[in-house]
Amino acid sequence: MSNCSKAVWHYLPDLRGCYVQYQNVDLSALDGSLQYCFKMTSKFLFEGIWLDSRFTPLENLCFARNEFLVKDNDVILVSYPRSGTHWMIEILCLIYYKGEPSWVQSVPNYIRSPWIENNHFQEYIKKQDGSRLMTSHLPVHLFPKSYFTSNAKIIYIIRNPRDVVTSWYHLVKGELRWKQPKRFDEILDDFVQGELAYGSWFDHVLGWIKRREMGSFLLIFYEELQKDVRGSVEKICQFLGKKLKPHEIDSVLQNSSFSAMKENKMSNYSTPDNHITRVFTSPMLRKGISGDWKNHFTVAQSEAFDKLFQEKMSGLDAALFPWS
Ligand SMILES: Nc1ncnc2c1ncn2[C@@H]1O[C@H](COP(=O)(O)OS(=O)(=O)O)[C@@H](OP(=O)(O)O)[C@H]1O
Repeated sequence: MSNCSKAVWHYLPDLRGCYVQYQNVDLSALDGSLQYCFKMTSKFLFEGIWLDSRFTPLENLCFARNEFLVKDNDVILVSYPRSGTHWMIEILCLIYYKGEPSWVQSVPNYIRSPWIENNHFQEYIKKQDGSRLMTSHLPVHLFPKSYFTSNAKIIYIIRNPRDVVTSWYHLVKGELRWKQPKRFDEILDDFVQGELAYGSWFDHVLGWIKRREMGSFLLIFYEELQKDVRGSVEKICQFLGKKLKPHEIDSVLQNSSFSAMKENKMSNYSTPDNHITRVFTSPMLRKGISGDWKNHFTVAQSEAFDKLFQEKMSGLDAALFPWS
């Protein structure tokens, strides 16, 4: 039985209709204030999507969605979590600096390309001018409304969902607050049910992928980056209208490699004030490979997942996905 068996639900009118699920916490330790519980438990449901208030407080989400003004020359990197977002942030920041590594070596990644829905976004985005760079894990229906009337560019990165859930499992395994971390099968179950933060992978991808017909949208796969990182960087440069010389591209590749990022304090969340290591002990950069899911899925899980994938993604050409 899951160690998250104790679940209580509350309707919070003062928090604009959110539900809180008390999960895996000692309820007797709470003072009874719903607001306090909300902060402690962190998981909340907003328009059908589970979010984590430690990273995405409701006020920030509401600001991002209703008030933040996306500009025509903004570049927004969007992904479902654990899909290679930080790798792409590094590549984009290096492209902006023509391969010169001073920015990626002096400013933390979450400030270089701040998360739209997260804490401190308003503070961090003020530091940028010109073609602003920002990141988001939001599904399309929760995205800033102003984006839909802008010409901002979106780069949407997709990774094999089997590797996404594997990566997620390893991340939450090191979550500090759990007395006992969830097993892989429990995380896989949450993933399939769309109960991890940012909701269902399938809905996220299906929602965003439709926008590739609208222009100003680049779809890129983690597996494509793995297979041909130079070709991918050239494609991104073309999309952004940036012209880099071959040696500048060499430097982009060198400074965004897994080993370079793992050693860079500004990219591996080892700066003292970062919000991640207060929550997780697991490394943000773990293995950086494709196919590690094969070491985690049982044959039965793999077959069930294949079936689910085919059902959910039946409207899309299977050849679109580089792992199929
Ligand atoms: N440079 C580079 N090369 C290859 N792979 C890389 C790189 N940087 C990050 N990663 C891997 O990306 C995974 C984390 O994905 P995200 O950055 O999207 O995670 S997050 O949800 O935004 O925290 C996570 O995958 P796993 O290693 O499979 O866990 C990271 O290791």
